[in-house]
Amino acid sequence: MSLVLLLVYLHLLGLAGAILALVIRAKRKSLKFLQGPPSPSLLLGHESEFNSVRKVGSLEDNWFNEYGTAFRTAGCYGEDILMLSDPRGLQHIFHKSAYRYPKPKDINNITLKLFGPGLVVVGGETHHRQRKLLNPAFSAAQTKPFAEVFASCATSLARKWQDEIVAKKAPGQPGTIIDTVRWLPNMALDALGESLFEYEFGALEGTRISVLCDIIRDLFIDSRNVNEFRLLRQAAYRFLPTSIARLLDIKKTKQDKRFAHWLKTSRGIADELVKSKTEGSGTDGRNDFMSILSRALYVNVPEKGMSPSEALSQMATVIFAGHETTASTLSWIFYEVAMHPKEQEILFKEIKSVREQTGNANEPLLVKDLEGMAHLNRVIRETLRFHPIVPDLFREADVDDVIPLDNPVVDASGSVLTQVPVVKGQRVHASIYGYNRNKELWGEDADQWNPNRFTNNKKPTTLGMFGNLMTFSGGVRGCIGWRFAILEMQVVLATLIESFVFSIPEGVEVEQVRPGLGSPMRKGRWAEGTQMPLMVALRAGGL
Ligand code: HEM
Repeated sequence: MSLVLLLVYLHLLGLAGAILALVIRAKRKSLKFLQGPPSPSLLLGHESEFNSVRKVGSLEDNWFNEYGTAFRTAGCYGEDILMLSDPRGLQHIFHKSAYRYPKPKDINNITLKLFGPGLVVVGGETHHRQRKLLNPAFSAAQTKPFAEVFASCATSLARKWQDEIVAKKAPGQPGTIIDTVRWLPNMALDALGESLFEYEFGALEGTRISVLCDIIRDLFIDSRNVNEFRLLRQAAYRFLPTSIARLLDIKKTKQDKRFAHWLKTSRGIADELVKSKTEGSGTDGRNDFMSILSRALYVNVPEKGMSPSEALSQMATVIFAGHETTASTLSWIFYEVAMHPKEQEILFKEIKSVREQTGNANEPLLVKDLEGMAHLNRVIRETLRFHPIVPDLFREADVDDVIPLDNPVVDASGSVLTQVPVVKGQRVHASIYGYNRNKELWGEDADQWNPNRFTNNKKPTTLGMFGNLMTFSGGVRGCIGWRFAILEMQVVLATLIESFVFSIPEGVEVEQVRPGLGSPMRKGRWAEGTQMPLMVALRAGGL
C-alpha cells in the first residue's frame, strides 16, 4: 500500500472512529435541560462560527441577552458545551476547584505544539511543581525594580516615533499615522528580555531577534477560518485516547508548521540564553527568572527541579505570553484614549500634576507615583475589561460536579436553576468577554468604554488575578505575569502620553477579532490582517 493510501486510510479510520465515539459520548454528557441557541450544524455545532474571523461578541452578545450567564451551545459531533459567564460559576471552576477542571486535551495538543511542556500546557502535580518554582520570579518585590527597564524601552520607542513624525508628517496633519501593532510588540520584547533575561533582544532596533516578532505577528493566520475537516480532526482529540488521536495528526497542517517554526526559533534563542546565563550560577538564592531556572536545572532531586525540555519551554512560553499580550492590550489602550480625547487630557493632566507635586520633572516616574495615579489605573483596568485579549477559556470537569450560579437561569422546561449539574468530561466554555461585559456587574453601559465606572471603587465581585476581572484568568492557573504586565502598561502609558497626542485617523474603525490574541483589524478590511493605525502627534513640551 502506498504511503498516500495509508494516510488516507488512517484518516478515514480515525474519522469513523471519532464519529462513533463522539456520538456515544456526546449523548452521555447531555445538557439538554439547559436553554441555548439552536445548533447550525449537526457535525460542527457552533465551532465553525467561532473559528471564522469574527468580531468578538458578534456571535454571543445576543445569546447572553436571551439565555443569561449559563447556557448550552453546540460543539462538534453534537457535543453539548456549557457556556458560562456567571461570577460564582467562574469562581467555582477557576478558584475553588483548583485542578479539578483541567484544560481539555484538544487545546493542550495545540498549546504543546506552541510551547512544549511548560506552564501553560502541563497540569496537576507537574503544573504545581513548575508554578511553585517560578512564582517567586513574578512576585511584587521582584517585579517593581523592572520599572526602570520599562521606562528606558518606552523612551526608546518614543524617540523612534518622534523620528517617524518629523520625517513623515504631511502638511495640514497633526502628526503621522503609526501602526502601533508594528511597534509595541518589539518594545515589549525588549522590555521582557532586559528585565527577565538580562538580555538585549534589540527588537526595536530591528536586529535579528525581530524575526520573533515577525513570526508571532503571523502565527495565527492559519488558525482562522479553519476548514471543517480540520475542526473535526481537532475535536476528535477530546474523545479518543491520545495514542489513537495522534494518528489523525500525521499530516502536518500549515498551522502545525508555523507553530513548529516558532517553537524551534524561540527555543533556539532560549537555549542560547540558558547556556550564557545559567552555567555555574543560580545557587545563590536569587529569585530572578534565570537564577530560578538555573537552580531548577541543576538540582539533583527531579521532583524539585525541571528537565532541560521543561526549562526551555518555560522560556518559549514567557517570551510569547510575556510580550504579545501586554503589547496587544497597550494597543487597545492607545486606541481607546484616541477615541476619548477628554479622558486622554485628564490622563495627561494627572501625570503633569504628579510631576509638579513630586518635583520630578525628567526622571522616570516612581512605582509608587504610578500606583497612585487613579485615572491612569482606571484607564488600564477599563481597557482590560473591555478588550480581554483572551476572550474565551476552556475547561473540562474531571469529576461529576454541581456548578453554583449567582444569576439563576431558566431551564428548558421553564424552571429556575441556581446551579448546573455536570458529569465528568463536561466541556465548559468560560466566556471572559461575557463576564467582563455583564451589565449586572459593570452597569448598564457595560458595552461602552468608560474608565469612570471605577471611580466609586465598588467591588462587584471577587474574581480573577486583578481588579475583579477575568482578563488574567484566576486561581492556580491564573496569569503568573499580571503584575509585570500592569507595571509595564503603567510605565508605557504614562511615558507615551507625556510625549504624544493620539487620535483616530479619518475613516479608520478598528474591531477586536477572534481568533488571535486581541487581534485588532480594520472594519471591512480584515484581509489586510492585524493593524491599529493611529494618528500620533507630538505633544507640545513633550519628550
Ligand atoms: C495584558 C497582559 C496579559 C494578559 C491579558 C494575560 C492573560 C493571561 C491569561 C488569560 C492566562 C490564562 C491562560 C489559560 O488558562 O489558558 C495567562 C496565563 C499565563 N500568562 Fe499571562 N497575560 C498577560 C501578560 C503576561 C506576562 C507579562 C507574562 C510573563 C512575563 C505572562 C505569562 C503567563 C504564563 C506563564 C501563563 C501560564 C500560567 C499557568 O498556567 O500557570 N502573561 N495569561
